[in-house]
Amino acid sequence: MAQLILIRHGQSTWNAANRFTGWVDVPLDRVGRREAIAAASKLGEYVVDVAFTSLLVRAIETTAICLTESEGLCGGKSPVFKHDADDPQWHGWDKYEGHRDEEIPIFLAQALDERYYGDLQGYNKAKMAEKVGEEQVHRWRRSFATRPPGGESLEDTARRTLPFFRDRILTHLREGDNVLVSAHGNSLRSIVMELDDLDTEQVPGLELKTGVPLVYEIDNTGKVAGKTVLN
Ligand SMILES: O=C(O)[C@@H](CO)OP(=O)(O)O
Repeated sequence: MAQLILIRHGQSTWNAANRFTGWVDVPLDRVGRREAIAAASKLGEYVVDVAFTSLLVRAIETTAICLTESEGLCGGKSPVFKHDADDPQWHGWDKYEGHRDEEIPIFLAQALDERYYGDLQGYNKAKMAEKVGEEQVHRWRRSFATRPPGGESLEDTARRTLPFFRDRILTHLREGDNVLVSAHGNSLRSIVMELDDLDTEQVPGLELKTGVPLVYEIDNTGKVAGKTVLN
């Protein structure tokens, strides 16, 4: 049995300002950093072998805080962000002294980025609701198939998150590796929808809190055998 820890990043500056965020790359605020530190302490009894994060800084910060503030999460190993050495920007970065089996690799994946909010990005959610109505804003935010103007529906987001989840993350879990995944409200909702076997009627009711880890027990066939929410 392997453990899959999913964590939505801590509160960002735009969560606090109630603005549609999507791909806008805002950092955690002070509350968010505290939430990530609290999550790290709740994860003290867990040990991971590998981690995945989106490319957005709020998820990267949350990953770094969890892996460095938790007593045991790295099991004494050193967390290292694994940039793509084939990318000219990063060419040669991976030549350094030290044993790779003494590291927790952290893979950065665009597939885990937040759902793209298109033309809504930057707008205040409450002001938008005054303009177009609560129901419309709720449909844009929580329905499975409705696209916000110029953006991705949850269904579109799932088309990139789920293949990545099945190919890259589940493969580790089937082999018995414990995995940490730090990502976003909606990119994680698409993954939780699959893990919890939710249908399109149920998914609008699924809310993930910032900085609250979900721990899944995954068997060697890739099936979910248990779930704990570390509130
Ligand atoms: O603004 C966003 O990108 C997301 C996550 O914070 O918000 P919502 O809860 O509206 O999907």
